[in-house]
Amino acid sequence: MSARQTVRVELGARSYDVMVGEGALESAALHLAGLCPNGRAFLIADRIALAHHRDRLMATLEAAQVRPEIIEIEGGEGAKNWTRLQQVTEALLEHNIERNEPVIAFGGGTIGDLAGFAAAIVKRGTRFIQIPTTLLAQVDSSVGGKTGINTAQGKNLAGAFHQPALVIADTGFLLSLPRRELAAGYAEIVKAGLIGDHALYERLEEAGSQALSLPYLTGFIAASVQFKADIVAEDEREAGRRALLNLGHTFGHAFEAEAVPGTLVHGEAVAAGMVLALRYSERIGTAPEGSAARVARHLREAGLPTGPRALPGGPYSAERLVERMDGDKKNSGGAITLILSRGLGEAYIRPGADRDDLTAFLREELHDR
Ligand SMILES: O=C(O)C(=O)C[C@@H](O)[C@H](O)[C@H](O)COP(=O)(O)O
Repeated sequence: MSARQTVRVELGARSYDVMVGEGALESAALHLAGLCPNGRAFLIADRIALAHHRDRLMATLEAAQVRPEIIEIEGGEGAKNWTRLQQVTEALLEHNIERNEPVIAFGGGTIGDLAGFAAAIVKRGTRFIQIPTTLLAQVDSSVGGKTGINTAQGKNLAGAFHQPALVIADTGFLLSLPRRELAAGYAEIVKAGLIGDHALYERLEEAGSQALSLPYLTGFIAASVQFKADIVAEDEREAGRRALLNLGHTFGHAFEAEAVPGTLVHGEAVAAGMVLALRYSERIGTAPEGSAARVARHLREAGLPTGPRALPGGPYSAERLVERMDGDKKNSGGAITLILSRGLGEAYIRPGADRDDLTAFLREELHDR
């Protein structure tokens, strides 16, 4: 397990590197210099992450001879709204950003989603760099170019595909993360194993609670990023296979949309969503009995909630959750599309879910167990 690894996302002329490991930030200075031809960059930074890591970040930008214009914002789902998008976009325009000058997202997934969306629309697209500081952002949201904000109707319902030119996933940033944030990010690593990498899933189980320690994490982050990079290279705009990366998200996004604001974090919703997807797969006979219980055990070991009744932000109603799922981006022909499982390491796309059965299932999961 090496300390630093680089994963390449192959997208022809828009290919880019994801640099993973401790010290990735410092080692990216030359690369950053090349992406800032005017010696200027626009740093959209999470206030707390910046307070923790300002010295390191500024030293690297200085080494790259890049002068940052800093736009500080509060991270969290509350950042992903129209008002913040307008503020950030107008701030970039007030600085008269040019298209080859990068917007740099520094923070968790919500900052990356917001900053990436602003970069996608300002002057119809400027260069974009991700420096994710949370596990969830390093392992998942900073890679693949999905950007966006939430709307009153639900999660991520306005956005654009806008690939970064570089992702710097420095695992040193993870040392300052609260345990809850770390666990939330871990859910997305488990997701990669469950979708299509059985060997990775088994390694995670073997590592047990050690999986969240830094020496293990670097390898697991790189493995999940590689898994995602291969899917994105094959299906950048989610015309098919990329939808598998949504395992746990159809349920998870519905919980997030219904939760009391500020109480539920994305990775927790995804963890519970994955267990539900497995349980539903067992119910309709595609996944072997016991799959959901096995995954729930592992997720619990990492400190994640796995049942909808234990999920913060409730109580939840089956009918309201299904209404939220009606608005999911994967749906077609007016029917809900789910990402389900044939067993650990084999997810599949199931269009046309039976709405009544889904409601009955959720009612049972929420009340009767
Ligand atoms: O990159 C993808 O594709 C994913 O679906 C990864 C998800 O883990 C991520 O949360 C993504 O932002 C969700 O996308 P959405 O299309 O369901 O909004």
